[in-house]
Amino acid sequence: MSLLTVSVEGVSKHFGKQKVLDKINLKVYSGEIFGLLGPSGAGKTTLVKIIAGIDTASCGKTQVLNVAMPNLENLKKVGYMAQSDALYSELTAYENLDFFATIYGLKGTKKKEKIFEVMKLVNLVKDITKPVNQFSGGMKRRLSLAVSLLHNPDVLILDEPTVGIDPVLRQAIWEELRRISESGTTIIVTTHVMDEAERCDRLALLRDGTVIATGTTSELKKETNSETIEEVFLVLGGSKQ
Ligand SMILES: Nc1ncnc2c1ncn2[C@@H]1O[C@H](COP(=O)(O)OP(=O)(O)OP(=O)(O)O)[C@@H](O)[C@H]1O
Repeated sequence: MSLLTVSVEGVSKHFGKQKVLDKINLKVYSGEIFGLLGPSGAGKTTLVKIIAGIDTASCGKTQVLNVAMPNLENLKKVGYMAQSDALYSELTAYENLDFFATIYGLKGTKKKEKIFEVMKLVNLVKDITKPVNQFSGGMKRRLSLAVSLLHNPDVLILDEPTVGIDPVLRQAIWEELRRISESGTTIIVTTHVMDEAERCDRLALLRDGTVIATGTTSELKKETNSETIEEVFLVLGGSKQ
């Protein structure tokens, strides 16, 4: 039996009068790739920010690795890739990675090796000395992904990691995510792309701040007598993507 890595219990979030998340319950186990699938505005980003400990819920309980979030110590164990790239555009890719690696406590040869390892993964080694302001949107996404992988986090949270990335590289990144999860890292990924949802071990379908279903893709298809995840969404009353 896998260990419970992330537990979300009765989490709600309000922005002023708007209720963005409404009593969310989720459990994610170690080594899973867990997908949060939902249309734009469903609350995916808000939820992953709360799980990552960079935002707080209005009520409810969120635990990561048995510790209530937000928690400073846990930030070292959690990798988070935001939807908008948090990069220093005037610095080169290498300088960006060097900066974040230093924050994570990497030093010397180990740091250098790790930087090249993650850059290889996202296929950016030849661009390593380019300033980020000369990068395309897809290249920035890949560099952000590389940053989130620098410190071998126990839990990796990725908010729409493959937006703007071409299909060949998208495939390579998903293969890499699978390899990372097989090494024991728990991955939570938000997406509104159906074929990406199919690659997750389990999914939660979000609509208007509520979880409308949770399960493996085959469970969800079986329960709703559907052929595809898109159909599952339609049967359950989610809006078409
Ligand atoms: N800081 C904020 N202040 C006010 N409203 C916000 C804030 N952040 C998010 N919202 C609102 O919360 C709702 C959910 O947003 P969220 O970004 O979590 O959705 P999402 O499912 O990630 O959408 P997308 O796929 O477009 O990124 C939206 O209506 C959004 O306008």
